[in-house]
Amino acid sequence: MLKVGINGYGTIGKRVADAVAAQPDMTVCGVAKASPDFGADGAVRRGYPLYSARDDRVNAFREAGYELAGTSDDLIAESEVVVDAAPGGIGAENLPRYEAAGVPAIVQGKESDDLVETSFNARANFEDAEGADAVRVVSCNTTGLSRLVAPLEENYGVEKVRATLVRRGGDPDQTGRGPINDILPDPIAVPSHHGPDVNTIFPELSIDTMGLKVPATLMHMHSLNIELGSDPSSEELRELLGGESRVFVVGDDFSIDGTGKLREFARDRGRPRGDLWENCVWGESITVKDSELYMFQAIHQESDVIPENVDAIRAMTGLADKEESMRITDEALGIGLPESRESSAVVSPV
Ligand SMILES: NC(=O)C1=CN([C@@H]2O[C@H](COP(=O)(O)OP(=O)(O)OC[C@H]3O[C@@H](n4cnc5c(N)ncnc54)[C@H](O)[C@@H]3O)[C@@H](O)[C@H]2O)C=CC1
Ligand SMILES: O=C(OP(=O)(O)O)[C@H](O)COP(=O)(O)O
Repeated sequence: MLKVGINGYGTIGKRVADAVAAQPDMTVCGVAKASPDFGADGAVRRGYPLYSARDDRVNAFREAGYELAGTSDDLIAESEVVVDAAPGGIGAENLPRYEAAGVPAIVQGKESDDLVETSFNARANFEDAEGADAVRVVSCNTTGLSRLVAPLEENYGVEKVRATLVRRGGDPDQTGRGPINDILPDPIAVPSHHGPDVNTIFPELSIDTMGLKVPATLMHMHSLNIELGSDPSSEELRELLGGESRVFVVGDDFSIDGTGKLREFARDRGRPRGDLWENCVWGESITVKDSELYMFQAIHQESDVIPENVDAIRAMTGLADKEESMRITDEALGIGLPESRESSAVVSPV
């Protein structure tokens, strides 16, 4: 069992820890947090050894009654791979520490691509991370876009992507974020950082993105126009995307009209924290006219990068190749949602 340490146990870190714990070939050897808040309580309840992310916070944990396994230096020494899910910018500060300890490390979307050997999306470029010591899992929005571009590029070629990203203002627990009553072009400058970020995965792709922020916390929403290299039918496109394990084509018969119902659907399915690891594409929106694809997809920012972190661990350590890794990850987490009620498996009531 590969020993994985999680440095930074917030929105992303706690989900990565649970996903690693669910895999048959890896185990969580500890998690590091900066504050002794409810998240620390959750880690202890799940049985993860708890470390203080910062030396100057050790007393704060002790005073709050937590028994620490050590500081993040101890966690790094204990780990065969570290997933760094600290706030943006801190991963960059931590990378030299992982390198000095000789421990391969994964950082998250806010860190710069220049700091790592490769940016990563399992569907698109798993092989680039094989044997690497420092890898960056791209942000939630970039993950969602990369998962779409990969099959389109393979099957039809992509001439140009134009994406408008309606971004959630903050995660549900980020009480200080906004806007509260506004719609912000964010960033105002065009293109937004998302297009160049997708180019860290697809260097040759022609893509322009525009971003907005809205008073919502549940998910992001993408409005997409993609010029293809050939002219498939809308039905063919729908079938292609339906065949992707990390794309959920939302069928018409579910009557899901927005992100609120999507998250409720996930909770009804018994998904942990109501997570949706898949891109959620409205089947009815998939429209091809004169080689141009139009569609809407929602992205659950808190969870779509989680399976990607698990696959990055396998790529870096050689635990499995792409197909095998994605299959194991999907199976362990229960990824893959049927498009329609007819194809849903019959399950006993929870
Ligand atoms: N929340 C989101 O929607 C997404 C976030 N990301 C990326 O994931 C990374 C982490 O983001 P979140 O999980 O949202 O942040 P968060 O603020 O929810 O969690 C950060 C965690 O790091 C801990 N921490 C603080 N200082 C630390 C230090 N010096 N060393 C280690 N840990 C420290 C905090 O105690 C907290 O547990 C960022 O790069 C972000 O861009 C990527 C995709 C989506
Ligand atoms: O990386 C993200 O979004 P982004 O791709 O829109 O920058 C995550 O949703 C977190 O970003 P944020 O917390 O700065 O909004």
